[in-house]
Amino acid sequence: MKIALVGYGKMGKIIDEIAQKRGHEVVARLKETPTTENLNNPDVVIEFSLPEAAFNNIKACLENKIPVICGTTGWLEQKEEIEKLTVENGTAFLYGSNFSLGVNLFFALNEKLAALMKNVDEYSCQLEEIHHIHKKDAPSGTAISIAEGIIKNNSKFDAWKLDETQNKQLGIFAIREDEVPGTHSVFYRSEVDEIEIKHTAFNRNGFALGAVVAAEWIKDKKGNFEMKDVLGL
Ligand SMILES: NC(=O)C1=CN([C@@H]2O[C@H](COP(=O)(O)OP(=O)(O)OC[C@H]3O[C@@H](n4cnc5c(N)ncnc54)[C@H](OP(=O)(O)O)[C@@H]3O)[C@@H](O)[C@H]2O)C=CC1
Ligand SMILES: O=C(O)C1=N[C@H](C(=O)O)C[C@H](O)C1
Repeated sequence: MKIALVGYGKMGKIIDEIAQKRGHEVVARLKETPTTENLNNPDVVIEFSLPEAAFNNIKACLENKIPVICGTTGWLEQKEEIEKLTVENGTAFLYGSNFSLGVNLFFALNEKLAALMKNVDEYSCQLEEIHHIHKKDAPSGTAISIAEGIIKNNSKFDAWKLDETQNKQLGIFAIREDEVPGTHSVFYRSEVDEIEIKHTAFNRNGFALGAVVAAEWIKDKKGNFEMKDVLGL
């Protein structure tokens, strides 16, 4: 199929390589707002740009009735507006904070553990994410998804807070270090022990492969979706 890449940085370049290896034609590699012309008539757009650029990028694609796979994080306050645009334009949209199979399995494990812990008062809970020094947003979109999974399944928590744990607010501690691709941990600590669940990305290949698989899946769909719809989780 024909894929247009919107955002051509660390992720865009790896997605380009994997998409071509899977037999797709990459028809655009954009570092600017997409238009009818520069998109070059793709079947699907894969968008990995910047928090401040994502909304306009996605909006332009949806208004051209082109399905979008979005991996850009740090823009979610505008997501509802995008989901309305998807329906108005009769096309498809899928946002994933993290497209790797491993993290999506981690999301499911995290929710089950959160539900188990809701009746156990001996343990406190906090999250930690570690990323490379170039990352523009904090906390990571993945960490926000993990926190939302805990809040949904454990009524001890009703919100998350960056770098601080307070009452019913779950603390997400963000660390920026070297070229770390992405490490996420959930800690449950008591006075006598600690339970940790952890996902460590060794490189960006898992993210990129997941995004291309999602693009293959969404091609003839209509509506708003999540990566768990693609993976059947
Ligand atoms: N969902 C997931 O699985 C993953 C999500 N991410 C997220 O993806 C995003 C991108 O990450 P990464 O590739 O590392 O970031 P980079 O900074 O490496 O790449 C961003 C790219 O966007 C380009 N850009 C800048 N402005 C615009 C614009 N207005 N329209 C289109 N493109 C533009 C940049 O161009 P220029 O170089 O000229 O600035 C650059 O090519 C981040 O939000 C990150 O959190 C990352 C990994 C996995
Ligand atoms: O910026 C990154 O690199 C990553 N960002 C995503 C996020 O914000 O969760 C996904 C992954 O952790 C890598």
